[in-house]
Amino acid sequence: MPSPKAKNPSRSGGSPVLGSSNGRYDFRQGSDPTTARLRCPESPTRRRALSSLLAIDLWLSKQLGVCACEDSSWGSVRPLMKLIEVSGHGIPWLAGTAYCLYKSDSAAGQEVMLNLFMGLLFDLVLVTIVKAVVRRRRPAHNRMDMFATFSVDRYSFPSGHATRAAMCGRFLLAHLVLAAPLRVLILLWVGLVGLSRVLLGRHNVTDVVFGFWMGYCQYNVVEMLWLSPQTLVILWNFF
Ligand SMILES: CC(C)=CCC/C(C)=C/COP(=O)(O)O
Repeated sequence: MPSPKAKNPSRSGGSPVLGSSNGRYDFRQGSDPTTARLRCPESPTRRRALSSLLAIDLWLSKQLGVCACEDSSWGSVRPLMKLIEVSGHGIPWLAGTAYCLYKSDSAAGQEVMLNLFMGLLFDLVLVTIVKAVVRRRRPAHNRMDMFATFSVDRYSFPSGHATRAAMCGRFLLAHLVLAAPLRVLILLWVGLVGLSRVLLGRHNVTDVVFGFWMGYCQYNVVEMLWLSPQTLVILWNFF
């Protein structure tokens, strides 16, 4: 059983996922720093179950990382995945929402855009905090060539793209009057953003799944703390 303190064999040229040097996947605990930190010493059964789940997560994520670089098995799809990555990036969403807020000539439109903008800021702050606390490394096969990242974006859990896509997807479906095909397109975009994170090798599957759940819950908070026009006037006068 490899000691959790031993250098992670996967970093020393062993199997890119779980450390065995002969390419077989070693599903024993301790192969991933997250496993070592999340270990529950008082419950060997829970510890084994958690380690197995994390080991399967690492293995599945490695299998799905088919666009991690140009010479990967699906390397030709990488440019499309990178385009989807940009569509879920924080900067285009913040800039686009700010532009719509500025151009909006109705109080209702300004109210919706301002609440979306505040939701995007809330998402950024929350993801930054969780990443800084969990400090899970990105998959070993990830090639970190994302544009405009924060220092915490070297960490993998949760996927900021997944939280943003889930939150914005819910927001658009709830606040925009859209024909059914457009609603389906939004749901498709949310799924593709999450899938692209794993295909590009940016994240493990659990990073994205938790990110979707977190973004879904973030929207509930946006609704609970919805800024009404009256609140906006008070805030505007205050500032
Ligand atoms: C610089 C701004 C405004 C946002 C950072 C967007 C970003 C790079 C998030 C990381 O997303 P993943 O955690 O899915 O890789």
